[in-house]
Amino acid sequence: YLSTLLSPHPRQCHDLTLIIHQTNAPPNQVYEAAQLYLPTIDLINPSTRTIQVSKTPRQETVKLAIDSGEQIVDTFEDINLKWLYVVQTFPTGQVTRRFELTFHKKHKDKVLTSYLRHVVTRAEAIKKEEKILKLRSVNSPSRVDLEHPATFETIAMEPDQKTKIIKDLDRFVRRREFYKKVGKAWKRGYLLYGPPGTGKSSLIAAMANHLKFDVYELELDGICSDSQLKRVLLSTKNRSILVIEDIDCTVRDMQDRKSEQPTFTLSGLLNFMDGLWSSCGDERIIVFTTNHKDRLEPALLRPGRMDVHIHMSYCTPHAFRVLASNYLGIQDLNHHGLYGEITGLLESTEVTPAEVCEQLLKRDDDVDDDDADAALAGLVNFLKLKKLEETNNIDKPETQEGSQC
Ligand SMILES: Nc1ncnc2c1ncn2[C@@H]1O[C@H](COP(=O)(O)OP(=O)(O)OP(=O)(O)O)[C@@H](O)[C@H]1O
Repeated sequence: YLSTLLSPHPRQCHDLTLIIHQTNAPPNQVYEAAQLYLPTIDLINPSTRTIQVSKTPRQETVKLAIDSGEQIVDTFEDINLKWLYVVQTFPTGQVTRRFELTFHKKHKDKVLTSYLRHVVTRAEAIKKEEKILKLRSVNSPSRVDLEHPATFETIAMEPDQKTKIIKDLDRFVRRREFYKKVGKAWKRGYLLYGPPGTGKSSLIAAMANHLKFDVYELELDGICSDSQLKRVLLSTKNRSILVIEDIDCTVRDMQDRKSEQPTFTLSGLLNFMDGLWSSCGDERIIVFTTNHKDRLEPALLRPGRMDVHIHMSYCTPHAFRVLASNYLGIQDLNHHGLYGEITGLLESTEVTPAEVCEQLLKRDDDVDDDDADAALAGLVNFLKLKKLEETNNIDKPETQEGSQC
């Protein structure tokens, strides 16, 4: 993908120009690396006339990019390098894009090896950081892991518990002055614990929708150093929820890696985050999730770190009412012939809301009364089978205990 030829633009005769075309299948990795790398160097020089500017609702600051026909200058060791971006539209409508990289011929070997490797490595680091921090925006519901964005109305849990969480969130956002007065970082930590499929991710989406906060998922696996962590955390914005999932697995992973990285522990990481946010973060919510609260060190559970502990339980009759309303449009279950039986089975069986949803989804989208009845009858059969399995102690790991990391 990389060819050397004489540029059509006037250059010194001792110059050499590399033409780096954009290709799609397969993509030209040098072109893609240049796209990520160039915005990290100074895009504006005395000869710059135009520059591309963009900002999505999620981005805190505007992003700058090189514009067609513009040239920017980079230096690497003792070499001056000029990058020109060229977009060409042909009469057929076809559009081609390329970078032209010009430098003194005497640096050919160094540029083709060290400099291009530097560009690609830097681009890979940028990509990795983007992956470490996955942004799920309340503005783009499709990226929230739900068919329709969860809200507190659609979350199936005990009404009291739901009211307490909403009150706690509302109190938190009202207390800017309080946090300032007592000299504490304006942040609150929540621990969501319970078996897989009880709605931990759905609750995070509901919290984000309620507060209109963005959600960042932090993948600790990819973090190798404090400076990398700092860069990643500083790229998150205020009024956001930072999610660290499966915290018990994370602790174990970190312990496994301890010999390689003796200074990087989970409590070290959390202290580091506290320090960072007490100096520059506002209105931050941190949510930790775990399937096994009992595996966490007591030090991690203390208030100030995990202020509110929320137990996400197996499906209760109250929770089932919400799901029946969401999925089948049934508002009043009291008079339904199967309600008593379903209640009894839910109280005596460990079944997750996710499993109940799956049963209720087995019917057509256009639910009429017969379909709703059939869905409830299907659920009763499912619950009976489950109860029988539990009684016979039949192991069903994927529906009960879930992944053991
Ligand atoms: N309490 C709930 N209220 C409403 N829907 C729920 C609830 N629990 C589970 N669901 C449904 O089941 C699906 C899976 O649940 P979810 O991913 O939120 O569970 P989880 O506890 O985060 O599981 P995991 O620990 O495996 O990530 C959701 O998309 C949602 O449709």
